Amino acid sequence: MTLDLYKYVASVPDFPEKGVTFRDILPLMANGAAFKQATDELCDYAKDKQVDMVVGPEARGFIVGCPIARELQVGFAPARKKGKLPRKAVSANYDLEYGEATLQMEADSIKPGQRVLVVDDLLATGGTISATIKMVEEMGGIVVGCAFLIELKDLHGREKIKDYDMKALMEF
Ligand SMILES: O=P(O)(O)OC[C@H]1O[C@H](OP(=O)(O)OP(=O)(O)O)[C@H](O)[C@@H]1O
Ligand SMILES: Nc1ncnc2[nH]cnc12
Repeated sequence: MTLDLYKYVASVPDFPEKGVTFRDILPLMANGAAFKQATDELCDYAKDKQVDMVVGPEARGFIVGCPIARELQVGFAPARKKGKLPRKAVSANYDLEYGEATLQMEADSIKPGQRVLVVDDLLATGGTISATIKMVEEMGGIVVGCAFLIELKDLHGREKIKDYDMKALMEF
């Protein structure tokens, strides 16, 4: 049976003072069948891309990226919020829908020439995914696709990654 994934994504107007509608994957993750279906659908998208590594940004990108890496039987490299990685790291600054931040990856977490699938729960302004892509490419990785559960169309994040193949399961 195919589930309607939209019905699991609650719309909570969490930051009305900033005009932001918060789209949360928690209700989807809380349902085992829906979470499996969502990650399976993103694996289907990736399965012919000869992916070597999955990369996801902290924190919700870990939740979505790890089951995909496991299913594809490849490794997962995290893009962490600044200050968490003791070893040599690459960094990228970015603007968020509500703030700014820095992401870091271990400098040898992607090997030159590796084919990388970048995964996150949600594409909003595209700042997070662009910063993640920048680090992957700095290490010599080849971004073969970007996979999301949710795309917030009004924020035009897609334009920031127009040079890359992408898939979002749900649009709002
Ligand atoms: O396209 P953007 O405008 O960059 O926004 C999307 C990002 O924002 C959220 O993460 P957040 O920074 O809130 O961190 P979290 O995953 O730790 O909650 C979300 O999980 C995406 O990573
Ligand atoms: N509108 C939004 N809802 C959920 N997560 C987000 N991250 C950035 N913008 C967001």
